Amino acid sequence: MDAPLSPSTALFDVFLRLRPSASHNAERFLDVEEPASHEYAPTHITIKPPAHDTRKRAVERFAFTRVFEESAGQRDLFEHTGVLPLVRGVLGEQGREGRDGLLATLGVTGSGKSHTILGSKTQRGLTQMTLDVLFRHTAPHLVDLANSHSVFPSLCAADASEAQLVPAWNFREAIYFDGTPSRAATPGLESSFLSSSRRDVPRFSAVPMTPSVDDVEIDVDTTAEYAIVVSMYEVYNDRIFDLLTASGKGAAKRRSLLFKSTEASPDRKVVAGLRKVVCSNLEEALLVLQVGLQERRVAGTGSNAVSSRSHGFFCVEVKKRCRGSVPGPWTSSTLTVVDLAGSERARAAKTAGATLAEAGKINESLMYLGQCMQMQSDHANSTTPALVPFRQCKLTELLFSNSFSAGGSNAKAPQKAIMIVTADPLGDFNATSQILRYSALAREVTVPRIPSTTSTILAGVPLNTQRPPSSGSGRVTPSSMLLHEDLGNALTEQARLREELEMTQIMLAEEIERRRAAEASWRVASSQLDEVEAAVREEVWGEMEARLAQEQRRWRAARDEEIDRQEEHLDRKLAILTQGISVYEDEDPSEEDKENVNTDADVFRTSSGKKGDVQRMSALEEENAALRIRLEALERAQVGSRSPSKKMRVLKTRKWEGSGMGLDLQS
Ligand SMILES: Nc1ncnc2c1ncn2[C@@H]1O[C@H](COP(=O)(O)OP(=O)(O)OP(=O)(O)O)[C@@H](O)[C@H]1O
Repeated sequence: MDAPLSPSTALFDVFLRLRPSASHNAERFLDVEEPASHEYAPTHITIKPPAHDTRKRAVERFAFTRVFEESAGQRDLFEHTGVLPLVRGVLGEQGREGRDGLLATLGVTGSGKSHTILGSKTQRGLTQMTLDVLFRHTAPHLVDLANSHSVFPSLCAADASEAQLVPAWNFREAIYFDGTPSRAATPGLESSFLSSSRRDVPRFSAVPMTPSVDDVEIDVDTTAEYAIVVSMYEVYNDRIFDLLTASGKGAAKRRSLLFKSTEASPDRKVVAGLRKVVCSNLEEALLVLQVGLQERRVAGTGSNAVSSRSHGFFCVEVKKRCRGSVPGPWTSSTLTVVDLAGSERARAAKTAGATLAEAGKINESLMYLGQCMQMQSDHANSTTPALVPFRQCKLTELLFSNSFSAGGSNAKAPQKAIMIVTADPLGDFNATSQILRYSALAREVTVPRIPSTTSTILAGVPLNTQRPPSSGSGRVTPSSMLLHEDLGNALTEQARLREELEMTQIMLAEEIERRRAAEASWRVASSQLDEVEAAVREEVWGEMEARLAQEQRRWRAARDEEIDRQEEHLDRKLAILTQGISVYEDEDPSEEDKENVNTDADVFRTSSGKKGDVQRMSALEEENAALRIRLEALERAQVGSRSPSKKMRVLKTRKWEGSGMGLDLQS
């Protein structure tokens, strides 16, 4: 291995890889500059428009962390792009939690992204080499799922992404053995799993094993035990789909997943609900990778898309915990490998038959990615934090959301990222230059913008002039040279503006479509809201009426009860009174009584009895008068009442009065 990479403060290290071109007739538009004396490898390139390009752009110069020329092999990239430090970071230092890592490729369709990151039929890519190194070094420290009943449940419990974990043997058996596993099947791993694609998954023996990385050494935390969990998903049309869950041609429509904070992961967003496979060796991990890639192809065909129309994510999650009789809690760090969709120029996309929306989505997401990378790289050395606008689309959200430390004492170290830009120096000049502008460390671009360019265009200077204008004498004057330079810049600017216009038109068409859809759903929602409101009003009104009626009934019952109590009391009084009167108004004394009336004893009793009677009579009269007053008061209170029961009571009272039942004792 040669010189180590210079330490970078930027979140992304951006490398450029040039592919050997298949076309030998095309004109080369990209040149690699000789490295400066203090540099080990080239870092700058220049591009110049091909001679046949009528738009005449100026020469542009771009800087990268390092440039790999056509002769660079897969192993060169593995060694010199910083993949190994990324793996070390994920494994974590002794006794410490690891950090997340990201490895991505970006480039025009056919420029060699997949070749670099996933390899070809004869050569391994960076992903396979990374897995090889990872499993070879962690093998003695990996947990043994087959012989420990507690490990798998503890891994499931520690997963913060609501994932469905599957041991690799279940996964493998479902693929190769027609869904009849010999061990206990994992719930949810149905026999029809990936039925459409399993026949096409290559056996391990068919997977290329070169270049070898057997000589590569990395340090592993020997005080810890590890588990390696693999998952795969893709971002298609700004939505996330699991690649390890069946979709096949005959399968039900794929359900998209959410990228969100979960209960177990409130500070960091995760793709929730993925299927994840716990792998114990390289063979198992490569099998999962192949199945995911196959699924990406099958799903792509099913949705009228090809592989390069989605961004593929392969995640290697390294779970780590302290060894011991009572093991520590699991921590988790993820190495994410991203095979980005190929960018295409709008016109090319249209002629290739891709839908406008699809091409627009890819270009849009790559443009946002470029913006984020530039903004982050511009602020890498500044003291002010970079406000990277990563929420603009799902791709940048996935790539950048967890890139910045959330702060706090338990905060995880921010992830490190490597971007490998691939380009064909004899390929499509316009598409490649666009990608280079997005991805290169932009401050290294040398051709300055001329402020007067736009005004030059607006002033109507003929833009197809190729020869520098000359003075009357036929000699080229300094001012005409300047004008010629301006024209060159104007042409560059015009071409750039045209490209931007194309992009803006695509985005505008999409925005209009999105707005129409939003307005339609808003109208539906609005009418639904009206219906719900009317239903709620109706319900509340009915409930209120019922309660009012109930309240009225309760009040009437209480009032009637009170009146009844009063009347009962009155009746009792009247009964007592009537009794008294009937005793003393005995109009038909017996003969025997008459005879005894003149005896002395009787004289005394009669005279003393009459005295007592007079007193009782006057007491009763007083009480009678008081009762009469109360009765009148009650009657007055009842006057307002119209209910038949009240009328009846009034009549009853009058009947009492009319009957002369002792109420009017004077008469
Ligand atoms: N550096 C290289 N050396 C040899 N062959 C290469 C190299 N780069 C790319 N190729 C070959 O070029 C072809 C296209 O490359 P690849 O599929 O990697 O492109 P891509 O950028 O991933 O395209 P897409 O965006 O459409 O997926 C493949 O056959 C691949 O093997």
